[in-house]
Amino acid sequence: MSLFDQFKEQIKGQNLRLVFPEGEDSRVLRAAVELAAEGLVHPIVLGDTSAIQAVAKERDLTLDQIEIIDLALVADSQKERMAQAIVERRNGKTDEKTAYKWLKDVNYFGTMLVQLGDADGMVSGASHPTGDTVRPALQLIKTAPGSRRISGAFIMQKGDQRFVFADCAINIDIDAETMAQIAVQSARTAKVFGIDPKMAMLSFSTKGSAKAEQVDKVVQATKLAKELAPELADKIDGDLQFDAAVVERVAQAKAPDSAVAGQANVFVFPSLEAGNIGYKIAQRLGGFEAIGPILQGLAKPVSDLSRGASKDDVVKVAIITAAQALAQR
Ligand SMILES: CC(C)(COP(=O)(O)OP(=O)(O)OC[C@H]1O[C@@H](n2cnc3c(N)ncnc32)[C@H](O)[C@@H]1OP(=O)(O)O)[C@@H](O)C(=O)NCCC(=O)NCCS
Ligand SMILES: CC(=O)OP(=O)(O)O
Repeated sequence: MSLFDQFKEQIKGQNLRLVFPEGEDSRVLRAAVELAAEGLVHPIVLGDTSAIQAVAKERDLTLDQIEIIDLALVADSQKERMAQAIVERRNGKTDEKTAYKWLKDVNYFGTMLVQLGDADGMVSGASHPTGDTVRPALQLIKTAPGSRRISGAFIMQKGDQRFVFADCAINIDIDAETMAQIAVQSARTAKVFGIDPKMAMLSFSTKGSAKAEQVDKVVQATKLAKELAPELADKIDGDLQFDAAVVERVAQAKAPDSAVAGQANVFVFPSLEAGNIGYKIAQRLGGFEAIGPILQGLAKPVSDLSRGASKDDVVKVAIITAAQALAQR
């Protein structure tokens, strides 16, 4: 059974409520309708009833299988409850006026449904850039205990090859400590996807072949990651170049003593430039399917889509988000 079939089996019939803030986007609507028709999740779509009705009709779906919230029609009492909750959660950083303004934005509204427990998770970002999608979650849901920063990983797969790439989505300029945390978060993600993690801390240098402060950062991050997760210590290595990380012959030449080089399956990038460009090269030129970004380290599941996502990508990310929500129940 494929990994996705296993996730589907786990979430089916669990009535997991996922909010889809982008009800104006046809890919999102078709995905929400498909997920409801297959009984995988109970979608809460923010948008206009007639558009959703039209798509639901194509699948002979009645609207009690999909909840629709038209922001223009939300009762004042509900808005007040949500605005108060925002002010409380922000603890002096956001006033009531701003809270009401935020609630007009579908991503803030959807995030608050999750924060208040009215939804189990959120999937957005098909038509919003990452910053606008995840900022409400950073401000309102915040990080899970033990995580100082969130990060975004992709599962990259082609045939029976499956890798984790991170951080490809969130932290623009990372220090050694953040890179170490991303490695540990990514190891957890790898295990969820059936990968026994071997983590390469990537650089343009292998084992000190180049001297630069960017290399020192990766060496330090490798040391910190081993300290953060001693049980993974012999499965993390860096600084490694990508070829040394994946190609056995190159590993023999560049890092013959490494237990990870040549066999790495989790790639931790030293900056968002490298991570985001790297995953898109593997996807668009390498023919890998890119599943994600899967947000790591948030207290409740919120997933950001790439704006290049197809309807099927939305379905897959929703299935992962529902599985994360189920694991937290
Ligand atoms: C994620 C991102 C939007 C946050 O930026 P921002 O909103 O300017 O962040 P700010 O520094 O103003 O912080 C806003 C809040 O989020 C928190 N935050 C920011 N980055 C965080 C992170 N990685 N983990 C946890 N919390 C974070 C801050 O602590 C702050 O919380 P506070 O308001 O309670 O004090 C920004 O880092 C970004 O744009 N990243 C790149 C996204 C992108 O384009 N990726 C490529 C496509 S996927
Ligand atoms: C993850 C990512 O790169 O998202 P987008 O393509 O929407 O910028």
